[in-house]
Amino acid sequence: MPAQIIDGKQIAQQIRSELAAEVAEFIENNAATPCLAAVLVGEDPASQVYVRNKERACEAAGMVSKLFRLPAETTQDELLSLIAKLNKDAEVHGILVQLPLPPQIDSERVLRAIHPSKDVDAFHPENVGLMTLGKPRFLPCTPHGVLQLLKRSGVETAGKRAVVVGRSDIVGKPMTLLLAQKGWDATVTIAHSRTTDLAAVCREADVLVAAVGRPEMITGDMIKPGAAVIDVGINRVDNGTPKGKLVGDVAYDAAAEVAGWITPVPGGVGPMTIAMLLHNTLTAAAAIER
Ligand SMILES: Nc1nc(=O)c2c([nH]1)NC[C@@H]1CN(c3ccc(C(=O)N[C@@H](CCC(=O)O)C(=O)O)cc3)C=[N+]21
Repeated sequence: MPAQIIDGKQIAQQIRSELAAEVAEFIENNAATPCLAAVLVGEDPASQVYVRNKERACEAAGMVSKLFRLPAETTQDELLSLIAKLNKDAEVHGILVQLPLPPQIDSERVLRAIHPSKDVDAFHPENVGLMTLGKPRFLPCTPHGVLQLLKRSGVETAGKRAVVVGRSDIVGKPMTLLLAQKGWDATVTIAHSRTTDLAAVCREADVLVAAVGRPEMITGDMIKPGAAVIDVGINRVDNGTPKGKLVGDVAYDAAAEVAGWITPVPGGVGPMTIAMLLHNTLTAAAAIER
């Protein structure tokens, strides 16, 4: 039996409509509208698309979105002073600085400058720490999106083996911790580029999360029959067309013949990341306006 396709676009839409109702209620009960400030430095085409999608999603949910576009030559001090201004701005509830930043800017320094109560990406060390302790203020958007995909598709994680491939600060590390936490209760392995016999490790997974950024590196033979396969990768590969083609970290067609559930790329985890960003913006607004 072929895998059940987990439709991230549809699940994200469902979450966004739930959020829109909560936003409307928030606006009725408070003299404020949830507001996200997005900061984009430079002209990277993919970043422009993502930021525009975030803005549109905000507005569709009834929130305010403010975009700050800075030139690629922006200095670190200029960016830090914009962040200081947004930290103080009572109308702004969430701040997102789109990554990657140009090379003259120290990203770590910038992410630490965002006030933790407005850090809707949950990248600030204080928010990473709170999440690690199981007392999150915000959950990081992509791992949270993955958990929602699993839950809303009826994939059981409790007592199951999960393997996360990739150890990034943004996806792999938090994903591993969250899957192991109370409520999700998986037994989790974190695999990476130095893992010996990655295929054998992956084949143990009832839930396999691929977050490495290598096109189609997870092949069909690496998947346990019936597993839930969540593909976080978004890789643009050359297919002869000017725009190229988006593929995940999973070789989709072969994986779909073995897996029990699978997320497509596009239309899987990507749209969920944006939905969870809106969720965090509403949470930030509720905490600040209270
Ligand atoms: N501070 C910060 N926070 C982020 O959350 C952040 C970031 N920087 N920098 C870049 C990455 C990437 N990211 C995506 C969000 C949505 C889609 C998405 O909606 N993708 C669509 C397709 C989009 C397309 O066609 O290119 C999909 O998968 O269906 C993709 C990627 C957020 N990021």
